[in-house]
Amino acid sequence: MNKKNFLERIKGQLIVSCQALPNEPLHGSDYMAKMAQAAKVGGAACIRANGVEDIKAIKQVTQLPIVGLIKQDYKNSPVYITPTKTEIQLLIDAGADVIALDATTQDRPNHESLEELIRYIRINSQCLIMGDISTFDEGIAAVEAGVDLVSTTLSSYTPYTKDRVIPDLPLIEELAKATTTPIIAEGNIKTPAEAARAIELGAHAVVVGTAITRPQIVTKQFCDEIKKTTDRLLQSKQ
Ligand SMILES: CC(=O)N[C@H](C=O)[C@@H](O)[C@H](O)[C@H](O)COP(=O)(O)O
Repeated sequence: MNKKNFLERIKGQLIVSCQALPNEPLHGSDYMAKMAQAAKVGGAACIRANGVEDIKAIKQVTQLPIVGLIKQDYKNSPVYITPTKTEIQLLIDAGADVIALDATTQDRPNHESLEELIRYIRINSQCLIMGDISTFDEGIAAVEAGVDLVSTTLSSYTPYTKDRVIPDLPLIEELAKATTTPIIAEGNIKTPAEAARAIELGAHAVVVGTAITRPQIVTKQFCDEIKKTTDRLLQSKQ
């Protein structure tokens, strides 16, 4: 996809992440395509999706641009978001418009470096590249390595960012001030107000997943909050 057109299309907009792994109740490309359709009706400008089947199904029903990734675990490697050329080639063949890949500085034992993966995408496709990072330095390094967009996806997930605030609005703000490469606010954004705040702090667009497309987690948040109150009420009566 043409970079200028894509960036204009998503500027100040919501990208909905529609993902359900095999252990989740809504796993399956039919469910994810329906989720994406609902997201489109609600105004989403783009969909982030995991895996060839989901990407193809979502593209067909929504015709929205797709940020594609493949979550793949490799032995002894902490990198699982599009870790190697194998997943990249599958995403190119599936028709992803943007390829999201881990751009952290974590070890990649026996895998290609980030620079090699970027070169491979440039040579073999027109896909744009979204670098998923967890720290400010990783964001700047990803820009220098040549990604088209930087996303804060992995803040609070890498071992060295476990204590970051969530959502990581300070990271979004710092990166947006430091670079002209578009910063995508992603990870643990739970409310419309947080999404709007991310835009105010300089994010080019916002990705929301769980709060929209993982109903089992949203349900649990309601249940937990209600339980806290019922427990408190019960105690005050004793
Ligand atoms: C850390 C990781 O593996 N994140 C994944 C990346 O694609 C997805 O599981 C998230 O749902 C996505 O980043 C959106 O974030 P949230 O669901 O918090 O709105």
